[in-house]
Amino acid sequence: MDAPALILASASPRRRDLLVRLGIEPKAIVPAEIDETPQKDELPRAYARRMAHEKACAVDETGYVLAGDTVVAVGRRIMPKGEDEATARKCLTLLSGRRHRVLSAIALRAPDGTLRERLSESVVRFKRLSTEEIEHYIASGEWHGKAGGYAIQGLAESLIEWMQGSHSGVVGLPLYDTRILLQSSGFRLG
Ligand SMILES: Cc1cn([C@H]2C[C@H](O)[C@@H](COP(=O)(O)OP(=O)(O)OP(=O)(O)O)O2)c(=O)[nH]c1=O
Repeated sequence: MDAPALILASASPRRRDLLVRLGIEPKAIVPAEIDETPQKDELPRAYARRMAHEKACAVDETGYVLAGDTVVAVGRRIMPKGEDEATARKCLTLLSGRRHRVLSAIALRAPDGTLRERLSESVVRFKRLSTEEIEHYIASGEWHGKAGGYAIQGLAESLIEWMQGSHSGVVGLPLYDTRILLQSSGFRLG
């Protein structure tokens, strides 16, 4: 019997690469087009879950549809994505020398329409960053499109003193949770 098809509802090449580490090559990559504006007073966990859920539902495909959403949070505050240098600089200035949370929600829609979700939560602490370190990081461009204006999988890891949780979750697809989600939805892993 053929393995069931898995559609990855994400434009993130990191999510695809992480999925491949589970031995799964998505049959198709179909990024979900949704409004990613947080609601008024929406808390980071609720926001990440809602985004993953909406992305999984927005894709009009049959088979298993997997979506994810990664949010960097300082307390109750949702940090923006690194859209431009000024935003990334603001994020790094705020994250400097303090702990923050990285929430990675995943949602899986099974062929029968059942939707299951999981949330991975990690804590990351940057060293106290000097202006030079921030500017050097900004010049790398690695912050572009990344939640909280940094990417742990690149240069930023050398500025991170400590982390607790799921490294793959911070990068965008928590592998432990993804495996559990796929198994509990009846997806046959190799
Ligand atoms: C914190 C952090 C985030 N990120 C990335 C993961 C996500 O791709 C991105 C957060 O934005 P997301 O909205 O989660 O994902 P996306 O817009 O890249 O893709 P899609 O919505 O189509 O699935 O930030 C890293 O790559 N490294 C990190 O260390």
